Amino acid sequence: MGHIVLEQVGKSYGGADVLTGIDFEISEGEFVVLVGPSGCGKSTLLRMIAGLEDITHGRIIIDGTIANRIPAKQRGLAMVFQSYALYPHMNVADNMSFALRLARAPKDEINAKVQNAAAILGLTDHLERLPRELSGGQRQRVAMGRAIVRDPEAFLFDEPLSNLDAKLRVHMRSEIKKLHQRLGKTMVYVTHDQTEAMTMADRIVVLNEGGIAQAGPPEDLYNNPVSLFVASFIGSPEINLLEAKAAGPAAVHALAKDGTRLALPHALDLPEGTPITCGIRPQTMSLDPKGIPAEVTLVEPTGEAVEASLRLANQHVLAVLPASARLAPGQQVTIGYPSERMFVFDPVTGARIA
Ligand SMILES: Nc1ncnc2c1ncn2[C@@H]1O[C@H](COP(=O)(O)OP(=O)(O)OP(=O)(O)O)[C@@H](O)[C@H]1O
Repeated sequence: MGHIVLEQVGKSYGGADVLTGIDFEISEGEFVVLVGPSGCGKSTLLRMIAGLEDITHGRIIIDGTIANRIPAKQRGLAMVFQSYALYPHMNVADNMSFALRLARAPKDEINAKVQNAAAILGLTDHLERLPRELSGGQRQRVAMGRAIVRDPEAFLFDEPLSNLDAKLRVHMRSEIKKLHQRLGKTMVYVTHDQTEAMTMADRIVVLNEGGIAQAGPPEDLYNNPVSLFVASFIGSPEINLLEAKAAGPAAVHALAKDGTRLALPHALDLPEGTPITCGIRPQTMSLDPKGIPAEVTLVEPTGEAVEASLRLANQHVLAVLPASARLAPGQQVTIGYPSERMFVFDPVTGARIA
């Protein structure tokens, strides 16, 4: 259970469309991450699944039942919020058991479920503490514990890690992933952080301007983006975009603004001179004696690698290169990339040119 289908789902506020025509199916046990820029409608979509927001158009079907009119409490889903939403005057055990007590579940059952969730989350020694006596990460765990004890068909997470510092965020990311592996339950997770999406998701749904820009496994979105938007949104550091022009239908190269030849993955069926945008990921660039001349402008070591800012074809690009290269600003280098890893886009529509 935990099979969720969205059919032509839309949402308007006072006549303004926030989401339109969302078609998507979430399989039982899948970890789906909804990602996109601020205001694209991620939280709204999650809240519609949860039943906390009316659905203006379309249908949401949960485990074979149309859920549009089913109240949140009866959907068998548990939501974990960014704010944790813990009761400040209740200790950890009472916070976790609140929904079960409200539903008048037997005491023994409640105790067993709280103990089980506390053991999973490493909270066994903190059950008597109040939320203010916990760290941010522990509070986040209590919020997850409260969801676990309800034994939901699916977990819905709304930016659950945003209030934590960077190190703890990375730690909790793997905790949530482990929780998913352990429970095997459907999880739908909202974030604006593409790294969170890449590391946690079975499947990522990239939302933009009220619609699905692309949906698929993380590696598909990274290696095969359908648009400039997705290519730029997924991947860190961000993909390099070089302005260029097509060199005619037979050419397997394009010409950058300054005339530099850029090897293409394939010939383009475009008239000579048609403007294109070439996308090259920083990680695919390398030092190559036969490559394109470039000048190093800035070197930022990250440990094993350096992020080198370069002036290449009279444009700014970033390359992730081995730290052993010992680069310095002002140095002249030559940069190569595997042509099959370059993406070509229409600069006007942003669509990928196949
Ligand atoms: N109750 C409301 N009334 C009117 N407009 C709303 C309401 N709630 C959300 N919106 C609008 O809907 C759009 C989507 O909001 P939503 O919170 O879903 O975005 P989001 O992608 O989760 O953004 P963020 O990452 O900033 O949280 C925004 O433009 C927002 O202003």
